[in-house]
Amino acid sequence: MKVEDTLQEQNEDIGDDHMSSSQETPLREDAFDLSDEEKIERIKTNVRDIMLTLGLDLDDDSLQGTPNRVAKMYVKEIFGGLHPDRKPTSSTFDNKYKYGEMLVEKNITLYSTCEHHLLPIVGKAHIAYISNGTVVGLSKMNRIVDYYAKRPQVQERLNIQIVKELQRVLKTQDVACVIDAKHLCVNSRGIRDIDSSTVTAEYGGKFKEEAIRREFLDYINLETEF
Ligand SMILES: Nc1nc2c(ncn2[C@@H]2O[C@H](COP(=O)(O)OP(=O)(O)OP(=O)(O)O)[C@@H](O)[C@H]2O)c(=O)[nH]1
Ligand SMILES: [Zn+2]
Repeated sequence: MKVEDTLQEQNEDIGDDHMSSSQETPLREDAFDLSDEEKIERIKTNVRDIMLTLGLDLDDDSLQGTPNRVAKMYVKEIFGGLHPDRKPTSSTFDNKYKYGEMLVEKNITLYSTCEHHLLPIVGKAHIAYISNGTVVGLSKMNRIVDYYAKRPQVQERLNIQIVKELQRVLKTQDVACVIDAKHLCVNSRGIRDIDSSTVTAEYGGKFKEEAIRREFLDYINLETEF
C-alpha cells in the first residue's frame, strides 16, 4: 500500500479527509498503533533519558515524578489533539431563527505548541461564519480551536485546519478565522523579541469579499467590556 493511501485512510479516520495533504498534520503510518498507556511509558523513558543526559539527579524528590508528568501531559493534554477520539463532535442545528448576518466568536483562548521547538504558542483566535441554513453551538468553535491547537503546530496550518473543519461541519465555505499569537520560540529564546506576535488569517467564500472581511475585522476590534 502506498504511503499516500495510508495517510489518506488515517485522515479519513481522524475526519481530516477534507484537507489536502499539505494542510494535514504529518503523521507516521503507525501513528495509532500504540495505546495511550504504551505511548506514556515510552515517552517517560525518553524524558528520563534527556534529564539524565542533562546531568539531573532523578532521585531528587522534586524531579522524580517529572518523566511521568511530562509523558502524561504530552499524550493526554498538549498533544491530545493528535488522537481522533478527542475530536469534538459538533452538534449542528437548523437556522430556524433565519439569522442572516455573520456570527463572530472572538477572543477564543488558544494554547498550542510550536512544532519546530516544542515551545508554547499562546494567543487568541477569532472565528466568523455566515449560516447557509445550519448553525453550530457556540462552544463547538472554541472546542475545534482547542482540538487542532493540541498538536505540534505551525500557526498557518492550525489556522487552515480550524477553517476547513468548520466549513465541513457548517456545510458552507463562508467561514473565516484570524489568529494572533505569541510564539515563545521567538519571545523567550533565539531572537528573544518579547513584544512581537504573529497574525494569520484564512478567509473562505464570502469572506474573500472586501466589505465582508472588513465587517469581521471591525467586530474583532470592538472593545467589549463586561
Ligand atoms: N512559519 C512559521 N514559522 C514558525 C512557526 N513557529 C516557529 N517558526 C519559525 O521556525 C523557524 C525555525 O528555524 P530554524 O532556523 O530551523 O530554527 P532556529 O535555529 O532555532 O532559529 P531561531 O529561532 O532564529 O534561533 C524559526 O524562524 C521560528 O521562528 C510558525 O508557526 N510558523
Ligand atoms: Zn518554534
